[in-house]
Amino acid sequence: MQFTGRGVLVDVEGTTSAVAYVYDVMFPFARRGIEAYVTAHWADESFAAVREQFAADAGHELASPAELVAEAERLMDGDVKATGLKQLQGLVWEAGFRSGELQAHVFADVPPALAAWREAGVDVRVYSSGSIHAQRLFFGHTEAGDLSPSFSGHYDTTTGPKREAPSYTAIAADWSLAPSEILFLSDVTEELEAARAAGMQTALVNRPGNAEPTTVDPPHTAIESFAEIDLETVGEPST
Ligand SMILES: CSCCC(=O)C(=O)COP(=O)(O)O
Ligand SMILES: [Mg+2]
Repeated sequence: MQFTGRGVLVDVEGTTSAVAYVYDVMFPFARRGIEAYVTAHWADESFAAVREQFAADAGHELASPAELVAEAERLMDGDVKATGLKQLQGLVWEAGFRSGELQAHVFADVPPALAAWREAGVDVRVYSSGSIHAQRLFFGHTEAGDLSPSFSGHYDTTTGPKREAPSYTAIAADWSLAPSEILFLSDVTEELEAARAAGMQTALVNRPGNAEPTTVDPPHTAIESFAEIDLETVGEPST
């Protein structure tokens, strides 16, 4: 599959990494640790931002640790990718990644592709519902080692929802690239549609264990491995 561009934007769950790792390992780890974390850190100055984000997401104040934990559990039950929940999950995962209990899964083709793209001068960034803090921990502690130097930028839902085109416009603007110079890789058709509406190139990543993608016309180019991507870089940044 040949693409011409200067940047590659990657989704995480179902794209660089198995859905099962996120759902069967990371989410249960967060669920087990959230109550203790919130209770221990409720009064910390640094936790105020998470409390504010939960309140903004819920549309009302969560006045006690128990209320916030109940809201987090409600969001986790529905797999709601709310910004506050994602920030809290990242904080809980931190201890697991630092102790070695969590080691992020990445598909075998990912590390060599990242290295090859960087070698070719391609700028690679991440856009995930997982918080930027969680993304850094995740790629800093993978089964293939520390992949964090492969990425020169991270975006999460503080930039905008992944299924809305203005999020991709904002990412391209922050990146100082034209959207057409960016290839977005994801397992979720709705995310690819939003990126395509913003002018990005797209490819649908079909990994083992992914849900059946929604069909659209015209379909997105589909790949099973990053090794299928032949990326040609041209010219100087356009913006
Ligand atoms: C960055 S690791 C945590 C991933 C996560 O919490 C999640 O919800 C996955 O969402 P994605 O946008 O990467 O599909
Ligand atoms: Mg995904």
